[in-house]
Amino acid sequence: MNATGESPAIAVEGLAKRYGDLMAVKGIGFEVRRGEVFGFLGPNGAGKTTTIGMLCTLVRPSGGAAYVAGHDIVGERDEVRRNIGLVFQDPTLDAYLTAEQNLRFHGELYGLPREAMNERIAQVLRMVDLADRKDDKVETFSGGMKRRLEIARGLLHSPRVLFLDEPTVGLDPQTRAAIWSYLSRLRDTEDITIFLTTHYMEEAEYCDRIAIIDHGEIVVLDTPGALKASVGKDRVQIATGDDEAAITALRDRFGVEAGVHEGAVTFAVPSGEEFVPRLFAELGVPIRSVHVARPSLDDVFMNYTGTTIRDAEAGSADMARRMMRR
Ligand SMILES: Nc1ncnc2c1ncn2[C@@H]1O[C@H](COP(=O)(O)OP(=O)(O)OP(=O)(O)O)[C@@H](O)[C@H]1O
Repeated sequence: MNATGESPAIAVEGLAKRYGDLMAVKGIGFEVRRGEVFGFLGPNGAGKTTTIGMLCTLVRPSGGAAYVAGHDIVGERDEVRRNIGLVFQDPTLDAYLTAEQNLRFHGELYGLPREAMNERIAQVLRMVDLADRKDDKVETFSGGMKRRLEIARGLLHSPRVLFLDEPTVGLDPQTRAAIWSYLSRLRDTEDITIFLTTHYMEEAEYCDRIAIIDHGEIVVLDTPGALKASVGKDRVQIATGDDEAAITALRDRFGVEAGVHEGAVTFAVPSGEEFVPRLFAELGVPIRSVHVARPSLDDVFMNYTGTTIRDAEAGSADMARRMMRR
């Protein structure tokens, strides 16, 4: 129970997973409230899929405990499974069946009453705008349509918690936006909690709260707004005639450490708007353009992990390549 007297949709305490010598998840703890859209944000290999696998009862924890919809993920696996819907990275639809047949098959597995089945199938197909394609075989669907059908299937048995592992990975930006509009709509129409993983910063913005996970640990957890505010600094980028001279002048005259990122001299200051007029007056190096930005989730990630999510992913890809060569 929490302060509002409601038990959380997900409660996690010291949850850990070891694979041989590797601690993939290092004793994490958090709570997800009922009705929340909660995101796990982190680079490839951070431990997101392993965590979601444990919460869904597919991966056995090495330590700690977790409760989903009030049920123990180790001691009450069947109860947990009845109360959750899954949308995973690897598609598991039957391509040679129609959209409706796929849903019906799933509904039967979950023991949905026959009388309720037709109405619920129609309802979930409407939710993801696939009602008019219900009699088409899945093999004729685009990647985005398949993902939408998987979401519909995950919702069919009215789960209390819907788990989505990277729900928009591999989709084009327009389709990704459409998936997010369906997920946002769900929040209004169903009594459901959504737990998802992503490595897209811009998608984390849609979540009520996010946990940033890196190397198997939760680095920080809060609303996207509070996380951005916690960085407390604006990012200023200037294009100059002489970057080296500008960096030296910033250090000597303003005590600000700058570097060149994305082709511009870049630094962080508490209030960009107040700083820019002083910059023009006192830098002593010609400035061609100035760009001031409020902190983004990229800055949050950088602030708490010391790296950008892209660099972290490039690093893990390098590591994977090195492992392959051995
Ligand atoms: N079955 C397994 N056996 C051994 N190691 C594993 C296994 N599953 C995951 N790992 C390792 O655990 C770590 C965390 O992996 P996980 O898949 O949870 O990360 P992730 O954040 O979900 O990344 P991705 O987005 O790439 O799936 C990685 O180092 C991975 O190689």
